[in-house]
Amino acid sequence: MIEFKKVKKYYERTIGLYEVDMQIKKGEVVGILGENGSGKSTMLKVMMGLTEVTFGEVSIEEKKPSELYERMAFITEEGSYFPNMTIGEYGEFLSVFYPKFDHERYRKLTDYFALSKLKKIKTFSKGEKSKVEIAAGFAKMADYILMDEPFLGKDMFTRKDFLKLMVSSLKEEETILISTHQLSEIENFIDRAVVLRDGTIKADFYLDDIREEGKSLPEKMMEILGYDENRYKRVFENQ
Ligand SMILES: Nc1ncnc2c1ncn2[C@@H]1O[C@H](COP(=O)(O)OP(=O)(O)OP(=O)(O)O)[C@@H](O)[C@H]1O
Repeated sequence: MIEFKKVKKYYERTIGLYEVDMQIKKGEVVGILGENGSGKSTMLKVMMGLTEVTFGEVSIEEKKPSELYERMAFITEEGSYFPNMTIGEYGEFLSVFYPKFDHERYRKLTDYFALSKLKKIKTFSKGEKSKVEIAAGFAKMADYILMDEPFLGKDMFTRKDFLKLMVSSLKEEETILISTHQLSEIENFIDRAVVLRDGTIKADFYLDDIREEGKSLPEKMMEILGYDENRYKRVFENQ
């Protein structure tokens, strides 16, 4: 289980997270949703132990996130690959740090994404680099897979392929957290949605429950967050 207890994260005077209490059970697939700047990336980074919390506590299986790093994978646009390596060299490198690293799976995934074996990662396009991250993330055979905007900058076919890949290659034991703005795309993939606003949890619900209410995820998000149609007018037309 992942547990947040009264977590606050400040970046100097900016609030990243504020009083977050949350529990995520093993095997859950959770969408971390919310507008720009609402705290989604901060939540994932804190969970990975990549940044310290200011107050409160984050634990995974009652341990500090940093103690479980080899059982966790973080797939992010920022990338953690080494630019001067080829994908083969990167796979070798990762297998030293991740004991369960599955070379066969990595090869299949990089083939699936048609990534060059010869080129250095630094020469790949943005989308290709992010495919390297996905292949590496899924080959780590991690129990906790955290993805920060995995659809960003990907073409329509890649987004479809990526979803298929997630659905088909996961064992259902993994706990998955995925931050995204692509609501329709993940609607049928996630079990639960945690919606952030200004660093706090504004809503936390199961998708089965909203289906029972006859609502789609975008509709539910609109209801939770609202959309101020007059904001544009207020800012630009009343000057
Ligand atoms: N390194 C940092 N230094 C200062 N402020 C930061 C830093 N990282 C994030 N913040 C601030 O913390 C708040 C939450 O940012 P975060 O990146 O977690 O949001 P997000 O929900 O992932 O946004 P987006 O959808 O735009 O990616 C924002 O106000 C942001 O400006």
